[in-house]
Amino acid sequence: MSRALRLPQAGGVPSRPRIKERPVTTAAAPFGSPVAATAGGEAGGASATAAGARQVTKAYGTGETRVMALDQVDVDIARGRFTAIMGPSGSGKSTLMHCLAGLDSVTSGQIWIGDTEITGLKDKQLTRLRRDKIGFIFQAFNLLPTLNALENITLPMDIAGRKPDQAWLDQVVETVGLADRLKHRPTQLSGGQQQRVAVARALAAKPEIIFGDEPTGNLDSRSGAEVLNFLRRSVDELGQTIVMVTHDPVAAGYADRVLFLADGRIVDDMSTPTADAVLERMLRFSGDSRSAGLDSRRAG
Ligand SMILES: Nc1ncnc2c1ncn2[C@@H]1O[C@H](COP(=O)(O)OP(=O)(O)OP(=O)(O)O)[C@@H](O)[C@H]1O
Repeated sequence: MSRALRLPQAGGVPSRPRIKERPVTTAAAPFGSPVAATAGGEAGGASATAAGARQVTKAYGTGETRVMALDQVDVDIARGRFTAIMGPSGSGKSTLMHCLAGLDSVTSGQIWIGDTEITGLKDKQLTRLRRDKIGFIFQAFNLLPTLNALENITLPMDIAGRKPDQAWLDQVVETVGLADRLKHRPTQLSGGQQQRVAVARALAAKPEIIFGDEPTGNLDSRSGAEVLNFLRRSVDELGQTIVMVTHDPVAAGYADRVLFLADGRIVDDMSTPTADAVLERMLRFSGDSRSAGLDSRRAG
């Protein structure tokens, strides 16, 4: 995983399409009950919060080697929005994402996906919830080389024995610009196209939320921009909720909101970020740690 802080490149910052305002509740609500407000127009009265953490602590190790990877984190992830998580290496970004996605357990506190508290679920229930409600996009595209693009996109639903919603699938394929590449195998696609297949695979099952772990980390800046544009469109046009861990201020500039972590805590929260504003904030972390005589970038 690249640790480098990437600088915005000339012309690399998108002119972001203006986001349709959705009446969402972003204030932290007491999570004993998930946020009761509903997003306007959402069918079925889905809560405005797609995921949330309350007083979440995650410790690794014991005694002198104990590390507090997350230290009493409270956060709500608004539905239908694109949230980026940033912070120095070792600040807890991946741990927060893994705990929110139910890939890792918490030491204390509560995690919610939609209206379901996942802390305390049994393994089997958690596996089912991850399968049904969560999409993942990783730095490595994780496509099966023997399957074509369409088969890769529908694979998770095939495994779950679910029939894809054809109209939705067509819309997703159209949104990520893959309509003329569906019969291609991964080796016949560029890195950017492969990651778009992975994005379509995550979107196809209509998950409650998609988590991306440096989804553009392996791509050149042009392919990265392509993928980020598709993530942006999936939020604006398909109403998807996305949480993305990134080291890249340009990538974070595509989000609606950036959460900054340091030493396992959320230390800043930026709305409608620009790459320059994110970069400036990230550089302050280096300044902070230098002036404190510490290196907050622990070896990862
Ligand atoms: N399995 C583990 N065992 C012990 N310590 C761990 C483990 N996973 C993470 N940590 C520690 O928890 C802290 C947070 O790690 P995490 O990977 O969440 O940070 P990060 O911000 O994602 O880092 P990076 O940007 O380098 O990927 C670090 O100090 C790390 O060394």
